[in-house]
Amino acid sequence: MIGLSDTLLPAIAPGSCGLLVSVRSAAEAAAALAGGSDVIDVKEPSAGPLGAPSAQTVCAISKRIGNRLPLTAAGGELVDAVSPPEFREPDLAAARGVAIVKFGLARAAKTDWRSQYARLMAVASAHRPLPVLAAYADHQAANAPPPAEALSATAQAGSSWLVLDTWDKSPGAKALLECLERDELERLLRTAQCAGVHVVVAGRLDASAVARVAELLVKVGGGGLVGVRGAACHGGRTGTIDEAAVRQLAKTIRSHAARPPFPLRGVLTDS
Ligand SMILES: O=C[C@H](O)COP(=O)(O)O
Repeated sequence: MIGLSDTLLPAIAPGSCGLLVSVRSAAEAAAALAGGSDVIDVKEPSAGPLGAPSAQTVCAISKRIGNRLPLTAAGGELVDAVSPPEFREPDLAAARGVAIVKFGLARAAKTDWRSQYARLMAVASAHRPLPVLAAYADHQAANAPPPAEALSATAQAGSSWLVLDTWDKSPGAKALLECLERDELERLLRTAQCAGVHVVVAGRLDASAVARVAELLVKVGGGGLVGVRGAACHGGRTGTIDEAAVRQLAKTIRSHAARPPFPLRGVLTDS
C-alpha cells in the first residue's frame, strides 16, 4: 500500500480535521495560507468541477507557498486522463511539492475506470504526485459510479485518499449534504476509516455545512479534510479567495477538531 509517508502529504492525526482551499493563482494561494488553510488545492474553477490548472499556475503557486503547506491539484476527469499519467501537462507531475492530483469520475460509469485507476496507481510510486479518485455525490447527473464504489476501488488500489465532491457546480445546484443524507455520509466515512482511507469532503459546502462535516469527520475519527472553494470566495467560486472567509472557516473547523490535522508538519513534509 502507498502510505501517507510515501506522499508529500504529512500523516494526518486520527480524530482531526483540516481545511483544504481550492485556489487558481499564487495571490489566492497566499490569501488561503494567511487565512489558515491546512492544504492548498490548485484548480481552475472555470474548467469544470475538477478543472485542471496550467503547469505555469501550479509552478507559480508551488514557488509562492514553498513547503509551508501541502499542495494538491485537480487533474480533470479520469476518462480524459492519459496513461501513463502526464496529468494533462507534463510539467505538472514535476511541479515541486504537489502531493496529490485528483481525478473525477464523470462519464466513467460505463467504462473500465477501475482498471484505468489501477494503472495510474501502478506508476504512482515512480511518478509523484499520487493520483486520487474524486467521487461525485451527484453521480447520476455526472454519469459516474456511486461514491461507495469509488471508495472500494480506492482501497483496492492501495490508495490512502479519496475526494468526495459534487459535479454540478452551477448556481442553484445541490450541495453535498443535499445529495447525501447525513447517515449515508457517516456510513461512507466509517467504511473509509475501516479501509484506512482518508476523505476530503467537499461539494458546494457553505459555512454551516463546513461545521456539520467537520463535526462528523471528528466524530468518525479517521482524520480528514473539508474542501471548499465557493465558501472561501468573494463573489462565488469563480470570484476570488477571501482571506477573512478562509480565516472564519478555519476557525469553525478548529472549534470542532481538538487537534490540528498535521501536528508533525515540517517533520514529514517534503522528501
Ligand atoms: O476541493 C474542493 C472543491 O474545490 C470544492 O469547491 P466548491 O466549494 O466550490 O464546491
